[in-house]
Amino acid sequence: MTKHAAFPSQDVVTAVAAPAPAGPHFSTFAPQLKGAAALDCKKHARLHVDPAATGVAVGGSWLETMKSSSPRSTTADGENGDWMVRAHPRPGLAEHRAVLFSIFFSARGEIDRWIRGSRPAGLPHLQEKHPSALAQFKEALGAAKGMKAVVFLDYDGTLSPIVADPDRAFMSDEMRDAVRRVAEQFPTAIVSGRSKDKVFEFVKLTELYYAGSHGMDIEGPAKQSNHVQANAEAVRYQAGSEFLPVIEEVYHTLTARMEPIAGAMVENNKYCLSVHFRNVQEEEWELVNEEVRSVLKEYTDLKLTHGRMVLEIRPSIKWDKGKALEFLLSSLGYAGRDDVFPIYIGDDRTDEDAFKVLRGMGQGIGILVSKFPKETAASYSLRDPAEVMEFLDKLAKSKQGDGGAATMAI
Ligand SMILES: O=P(O)(O)OC[C@H]1O[C@H](O[C@H]2O[C@H](CO)[C@@H](O)[C@H](O)[C@H]2O)[C@H](O)[C@@H](O)[C@@H]1O
Repeated sequence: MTKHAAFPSQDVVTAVAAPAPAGPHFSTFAPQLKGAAALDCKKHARLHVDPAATGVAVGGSWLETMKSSSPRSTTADGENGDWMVRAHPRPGLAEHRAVLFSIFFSARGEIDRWIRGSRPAGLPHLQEKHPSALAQFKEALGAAKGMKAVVFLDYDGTLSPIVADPDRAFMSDEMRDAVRRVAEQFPTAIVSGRSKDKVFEFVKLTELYYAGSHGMDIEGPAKQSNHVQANAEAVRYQAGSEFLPVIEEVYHTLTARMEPIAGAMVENNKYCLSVHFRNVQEEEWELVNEEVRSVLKEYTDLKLTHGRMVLEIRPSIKWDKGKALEFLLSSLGYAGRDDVFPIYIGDDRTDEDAFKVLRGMGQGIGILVSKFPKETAASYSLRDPAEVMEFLDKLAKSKQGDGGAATMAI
């Protein structure tokens, strides 16, 4: 195996190069190639790589995966524009291959459905439409009428635009007001890869639940609200606290290893770490990967996933944003009830765990924030944080009755 093969070489292919049409966003999705490439067993034994979270592996190289994971830069005003265009100014072999895969499999899906009148086996949700949750607001929330809504919001790329400096990913006051208005109507949680305290510093709303470190550190709400009784204790849960010392240790080691690489940065998210390479020269991405892997070789109970221009290191425990969603629903007394309608909005691969939980429940909706087609378990889409804000504004106006019933009136 070459030194590029740090990630499973091609577990999933994503249509990275097909631009989203205006209006309803996603029409067809690229396929999941089950078993197309097995993990290198030796390496897998040493370092857990979560295929579900690694996502875009076009063409088999982790480097290509990294290249297609997110925009590198932002526009002057800090808002991420059409990052599809910036991420792929000149399509290379991998991008062409992705387009061909996309065309081939979408054609295959159409033919298959035409012949059999059904969705191709093994390709769940990939051929479905993922319309705009704004354009189809009534359809999206029609099933929620009379049900109790609960709102889950990712932070980076959902409430705040993607920016070059992770410490400056501020949300606007308008967005904060929109979230506040939603939280007045429905129980609302922020579910983020950031540490709970860090994401709270950005959001600053005490009436919310916070699930930081990819859901491993949950707390809230600090302030009484329509949905929390005066005498109710705040929810608190930590998954994987036994890993805190090891995470701290790896943080220091990685910080030292990244020091000579211009632009590399390690963010301590308490229960997990983020190694950012957005500001690293592309020629040095491989070095970032090698350094991270060489450190993690010593830590068999940590796993490596990746997000938008970031490598993420977390404990190998079965806890993720989906588990956090289930935990919070249960804390609200909503577990197993069929009159509950969770709404989860997120832009990242880690949000897919929550989208999958909603699919499994058969209740609520997952909304992917993205300007271009991606393989996703979400059912609807929004293009960017500006659209998220518009959606939240509409959502806040859709409550029926009062007294904490928080049912929808679509
Ligand atoms: O779950 P999230 O709230 O979406 O957090 C995921 C990661 O978000 C942050 O990184 C991303 O946003 C940065 C600021 O826009 C950007 O510079 C970076 O390239 C993105 O990956 C955060 O810094 C990470 O720790 C989170 O894991």
